[in-house]
Amino acid sequence: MDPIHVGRLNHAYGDGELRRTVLRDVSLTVQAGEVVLLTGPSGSGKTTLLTLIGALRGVQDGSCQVLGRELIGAAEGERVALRRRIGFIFQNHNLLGFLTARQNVAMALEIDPVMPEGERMARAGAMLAAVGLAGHEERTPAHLSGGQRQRVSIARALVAGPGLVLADEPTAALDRVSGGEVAHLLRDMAKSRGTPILMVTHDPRILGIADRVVAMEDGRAVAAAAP
Ligand SMILES: Nc1ncnc2c1ncn2[C@@H]1O[C@H](COP(=O)(O)OP(=O)(O)OP(=O)(O)O)[C@@H](O)[C@H]1O
Repeated sequence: MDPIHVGRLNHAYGDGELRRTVLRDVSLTVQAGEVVLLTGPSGSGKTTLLTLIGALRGVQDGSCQVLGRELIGAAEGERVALRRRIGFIFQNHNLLGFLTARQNVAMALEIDPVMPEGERMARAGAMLAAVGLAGHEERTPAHLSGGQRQRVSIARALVAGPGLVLADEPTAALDRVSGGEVAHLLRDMAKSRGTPILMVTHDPRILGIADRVVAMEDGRAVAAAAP
């Protein structure tokens, strides 16, 4: 079973005269271990597609199968359960400012009610070392650079062993060098674990990390090309 299998998906915002279709007949498959980038102009529907696949928004029409679950008609409880199996990475990192890097990463392990606190902290520390942040575990986000904060986000997204990583413009706020480093790190970490990635990006500098690039235009997935 492919981790993502989207078939003839349509999506609209608003009602009546304000109704606006933003996804039209989108089909997309992401296979096990694949890194797929989603590109396209602003407003073409990339983030909407990512939030539907991430079970952050209800599916209206078509089929959206993620990690073996069909999301059309899924109850909120099922969507919550699915979200726990997905690692999310966002442009602005979404780390909690009053927690240390270690605590931010360890939070992603709270979904396991029987894991002792000490083990959560130890696993978070090991994951931070794996993303090159050994020695920075006790810093809060304000005391890390933008690239380091995104490394913490990567550690947080991967620490619980998700079946899938969804990333929305993870390098947009970074300069060229740290953006490239973060993109390659994410690819390498996911590849070594066999975790598929679907990443929305405007950043032409990181297209090289993709196994496949899907372009969106006006709500349609118009092309699938090798980078
Ligand atoms: N919650 C919402 N309510 C109404 N319209 C929305 C909502 N979210 C997005 N839209 C509209 O849907 C269209 C697609 O938005 P979406 O964010 O999916 O595009 P995008 O390709 O990710 O754009 P960007 O690259 O600028 O983030 C846009 O025209 C946007 O204004």
